[in-house]
Amino acid sequence: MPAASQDSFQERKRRLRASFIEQLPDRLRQARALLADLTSTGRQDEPLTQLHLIFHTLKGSGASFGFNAINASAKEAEQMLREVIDGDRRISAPLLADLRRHVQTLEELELTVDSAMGNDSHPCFDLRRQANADAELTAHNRLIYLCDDDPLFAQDLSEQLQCFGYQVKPYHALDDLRTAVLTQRPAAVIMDIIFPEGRDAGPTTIAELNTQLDAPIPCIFISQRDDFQARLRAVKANGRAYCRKPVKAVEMAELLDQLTSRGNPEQYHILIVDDDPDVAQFYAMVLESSGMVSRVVSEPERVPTVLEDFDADLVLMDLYMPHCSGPELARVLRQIPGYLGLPIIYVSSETDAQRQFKALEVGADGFLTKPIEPERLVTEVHLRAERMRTLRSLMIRDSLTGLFNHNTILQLLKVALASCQRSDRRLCLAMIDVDRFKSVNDTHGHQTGDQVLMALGRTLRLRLRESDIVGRYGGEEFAVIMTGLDAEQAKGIMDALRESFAAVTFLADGTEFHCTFSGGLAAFPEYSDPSALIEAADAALYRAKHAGRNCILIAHHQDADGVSALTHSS
Ligand SMILES: Nc1nc2c(ncn2[C@@H]2O[C@H](COP(=O)(O)OP(=O)(O)OP(=O)(O)O)[C@@H](O)[C@H]2O)c(=O)[nH]1
Repeated sequence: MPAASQDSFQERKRRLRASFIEQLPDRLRQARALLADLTSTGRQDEPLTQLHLIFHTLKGSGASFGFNAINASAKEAEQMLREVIDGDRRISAPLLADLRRHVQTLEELELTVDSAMGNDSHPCFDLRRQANADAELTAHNRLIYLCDDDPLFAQDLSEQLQCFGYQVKPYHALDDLRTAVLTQRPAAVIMDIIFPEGRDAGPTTIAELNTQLDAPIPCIFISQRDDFQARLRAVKANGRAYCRKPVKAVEMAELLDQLTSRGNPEQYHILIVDDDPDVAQFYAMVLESSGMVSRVVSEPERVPTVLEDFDADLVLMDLYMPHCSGPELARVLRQIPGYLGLPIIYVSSETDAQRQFKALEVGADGFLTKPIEPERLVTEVHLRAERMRTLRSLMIRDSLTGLFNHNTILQLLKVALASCQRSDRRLCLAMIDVDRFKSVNDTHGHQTGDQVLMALGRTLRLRLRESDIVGRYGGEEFAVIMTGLDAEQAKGIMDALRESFAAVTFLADGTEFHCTFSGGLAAFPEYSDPSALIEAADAALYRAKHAGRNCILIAHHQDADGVSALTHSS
């Protein structure tokens, strides 16, 4: 962790601990008042529940902020109250005396907590550092070395990868590669497995090289071999991917994109629900210091509204909260269709397995028991959020291109349009379609056709802004949603993309060919609902095809007659 952020982490943590200490007298006063209300006769549900909540919070926060004596005393008192609440809810005179003793102990501890301020032993850490290591090394460097003992293959694949923006240097001798890596470190190496030096010479060379480098070199292995031993050798040499030959340039480019990713690793969004704002802020701080984005909510009733804006990968939830418990909130969320699969993890000092199990029954996904070390919190949250992203991605993305699928793009169009209507912003929808794609399939085969679609998907994804939404609408048709631009500006962007795509040289069976696409654009506010936008963009695309293809046309209401005339004359 850089010194500056480490300082601010410690500083923020110090402030949260201070806030906990500041609130301690108030909490204990409340506990005293509740104890005074309690008598040893009759059932007293409300004060019992409130008192239990206070001890429970003191137990959890005490542990989180490293005040072990507070945690221990509150824990005992909480346990006593738990037994009463689970039993006949009548409190005996000796028990009442015990609870008073605990409050007194806590009051005495309150006077000493200041000196405990320095006893925080939670380690500082930064998981981002590892995740960013390769990205940092490669941020300005798209140089790739490709090593294969077949010089023609190496030359050919290198040239194809140039089309995807990589500077690829081919090598066919292991010694030459070794010297090159030690002289100038590339962003990644693509390495064959079998060489004249041996059946595993590729991974052996990379493993040796890694021992001489500060950080292992990101490596993709390629081979005709598909046996377990070859794959194992590749993994042991820190291989990040393994591709069977024949290698497709587009797929290799995708892997290189992932390996040499220039952007930040995707940040997970975590919603923290805890009625104790200090504890919630503490978790937020821990998660943020490891590169996640968090949002804190103290009132459970606000959670559904906050989730509408904050696209959470996971909800971290307190178990005991006044008015609405964690399990009740989990149940509410599970009854909202969009949140059926949203991971919910409780964080609580509840250690009773039976009660944990009951809380999980309502559809939550896990339980983290307080006190939780920051490093463990980050690891647990990271793992679950990552899994959620993977599952969600399978549901919403097209498997060939990795772009949003048809249903998702329709959904996203609705959401983007509603947001632009609210904020009075412009929106453009472009429908684009590969020209004469049938003949690509007929001439070069379906697999080559797939490569063209993948290449177009990749061009759209990498060349458009992060805020633009790109999807595969179906077959060889793609949809792009751009906000904050008028139709002319969007046409300028799509035209530039169209020209770069036309310049890509595809190779199939030794034959080179090029592809183009046509596009239709429709803009909000001229078209003001999703189906009108789609229909108009589609009609403009149709006109573009009839106008000779390889062009982008903008839809206007006055064109409607022209479009229908074309439709009828075709
Ligand atoms: N390889 C491949 N082909 C696909 C896929 N989806 C649709 N196609 C093919 O795309 C072709 C589309 O052909 P047409 O609709 O006749 O249009 P076109 O040949 O592109 O001609 P224009 O659109 O008029 O320029 C059909 O042959 C489909 O089989 C896919 O996922 N992969």
